[in-house]
Amino acid sequence: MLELSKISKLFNPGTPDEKVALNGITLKLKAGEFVTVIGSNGAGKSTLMNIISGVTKPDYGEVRIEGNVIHHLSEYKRSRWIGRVFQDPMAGTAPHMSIEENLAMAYKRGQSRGLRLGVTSRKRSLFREQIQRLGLGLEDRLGAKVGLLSGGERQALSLLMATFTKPDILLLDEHTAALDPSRAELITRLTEQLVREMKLTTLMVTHNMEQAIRLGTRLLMMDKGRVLMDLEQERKKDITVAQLLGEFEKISGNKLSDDRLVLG
Ligand SMILES: Nc1ncnc2c1ncn2[C@@H]1O[C@H](COP(=O)(O)OP(=O)(O)OP(=O)(O)O)[C@@H](O)[C@H]1O
Repeated sequence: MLELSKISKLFNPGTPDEKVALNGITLKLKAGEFVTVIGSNGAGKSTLMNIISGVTKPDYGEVRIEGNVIHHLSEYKRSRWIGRVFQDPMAGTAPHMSIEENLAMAYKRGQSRGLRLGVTSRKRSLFREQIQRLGLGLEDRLGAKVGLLSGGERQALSLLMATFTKPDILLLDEHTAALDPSRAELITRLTEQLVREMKLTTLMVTHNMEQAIRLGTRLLMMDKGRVLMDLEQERKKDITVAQLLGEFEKISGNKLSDDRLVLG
C-alpha cells in the first residue's frame, strides 16, 4: 500500500521563477490498485512520481510504502519497494550489457550493494522463463547486447526488469509515449498482463485520455499541484473522453491545457 500525506513541493522558492509543483497531495493506493494519472501541463505529475521514487525530496509531507516511512531514504534504498519504467526506452536498461546481465541486475535490485552479475544456470533458466512471458522471442537472444534491441523490445525488457522482483509499487511514467502505435499497444498489453498476474499496485502517468480511461481501476486528474478528480472504477468504466474533459473544465474553470494530449 502507498500512502502520501500532505505532500508539497515548491521549486525556486523566493525567486521570480517560484513554482508550486505539488500543493498538499494526500493519496492512498490500496494493494493491487492500478491508478492512471492525467492532467494539464505543469500539473505536478512528474514531480509526484519523482517524490515517490526518491529523485526529488518533498518540502513537506510523508511518503509511506507498506507502512514504512520512506521519503527520507535515497532512491537506491527505495528501489527494493519500487519499480519504475520511464518514457525513454533507453533509460531503464544498460545498452552495453547483455539481456541476461540486465536481468541479473534487476534480480539484485534493492539487495546488497555489491553487484555480482554472475549468471548461474539456475538463474539463466529463471530468466529464460520470465522473458518468455513477453512473447517476443528474446529468450533465444539472452547473450545479445541490449543496445541492439528495438525501442519496443527494450521497453518490454524495462517493464519486465521493473516488475522482476514484484515491487510493492510500480511507477509507469508515460512509458508508451515514445513508441509507435503498434509497439505502444504491445507494451500496454504486457503492462496489463504483468500488473494483473502479479497483482501490482501501480501508478501510471499518461497523456492518452482513452488509455487512462480504459486501463486500471481508478483515474486521477491533476491540475496545479492538486488532485482535481479521483474516479473509482464504477464511475470510470463508462465515462467518455468528452465527458472527462467537460468535468475538468467544470471543476477547474479552464480547458485542459496539455500540449501532448492524445484523445484516443
Ligand atoms: N527541477 C525543477 N526546477 C524548477 N521547476 C520545476 C522543476 N521540475 C518541475 N518544475 C515545475 O513544477 C511544476 C510541475 O512540473 P511537473 O513536471 O511535475 O508537471 P507535469 O504534470 O509532469 O507536466 P507535463 O505534463 O507538462 O510534463 C511546473 O510548473 C514545472 O515547471
